[in-house]
Amino acid sequence: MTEVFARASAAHAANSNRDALQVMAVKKTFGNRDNLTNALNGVTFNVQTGEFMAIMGPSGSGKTTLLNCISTIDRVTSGSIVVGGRDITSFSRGDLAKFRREELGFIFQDFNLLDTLTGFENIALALTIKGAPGRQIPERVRSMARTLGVDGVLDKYPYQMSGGQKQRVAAARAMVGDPKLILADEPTGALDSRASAVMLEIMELMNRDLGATIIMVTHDSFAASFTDRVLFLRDGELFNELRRGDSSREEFFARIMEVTTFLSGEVGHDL
Ligand SMILES: Nc1ncnc2c1ncn2[C@@H]1O[C@H](COP(=O)(O)OP(=O)(O)OP(=O)(O)O)[C@@H](O)[C@H]1O
Repeated sequence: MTEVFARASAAHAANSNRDALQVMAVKKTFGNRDNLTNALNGVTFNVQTGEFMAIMGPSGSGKTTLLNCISTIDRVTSGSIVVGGRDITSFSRGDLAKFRREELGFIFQDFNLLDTLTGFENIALALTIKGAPGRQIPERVRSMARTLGVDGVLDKYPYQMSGGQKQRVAAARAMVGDPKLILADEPTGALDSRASAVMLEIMELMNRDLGATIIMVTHDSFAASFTDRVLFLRDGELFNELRRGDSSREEFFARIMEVTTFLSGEVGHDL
């Protein structure tokens, strides 16, 4: 990306107030002088409130690093990341913990439900950690469970649930605190094709019906075709961006495949 384009994007990013997220000129370097890796090399983009976005790119292109910088697990080397109008790169340690607790939701590959807690308790935990008033918790948990169709398994433990029910309980846990941003790292990576389709339908529902803003890192063009927009990273830089627009999911899938096939050809293996 040229510097002029980067500056123009950064200016646009700074001006838009419908954005859930603004990533501006972010660089992330690992290692020391003798052994430097530029994992992110000046990445700029915005995500609008209510958008469902995928990040793709070859292995080592910086996808997880980008997600980790947004979730504040990693500190950026330079640049800024604005969530809900506040630059999270300048937060103190205490602010960061509060930010992660209150404004982010996470969807993990293996759901990360706690085996010793019931469905109800797993979902409620997200609200307890956030410090929600105790008397509100049961109704909020039940309401989110109804929306995701798992109100029938609230008394069950994870081992008593089907894979799809576990996915839905995990989605309810991510959504119940009403986060500004949901981050998902390879949410379908460990799933067979049927379970992947269920997971993607749940994420579509979270986005379309509940208004969640979702950023998903994926290697899977099929998964990416459920989103509104795909950003492609290569060597820590934005390489391409595809918007779904009015095209069908199938058409969008075909366009995504063109880019991933090109990138796979460059790196000599599948993304
Ligand atoms: N903690 C670290 N220390 C040193 N280098 C790191 C560290 N984390 C990531 N890197 C390097 O940064 C680059 C980007 O890594 P990252 O994990 O973000 O890639 P990715 O696109 O998510 O890859 P994959 O698709 O294989 O998960 C890689 O070259 C990686 O080796």
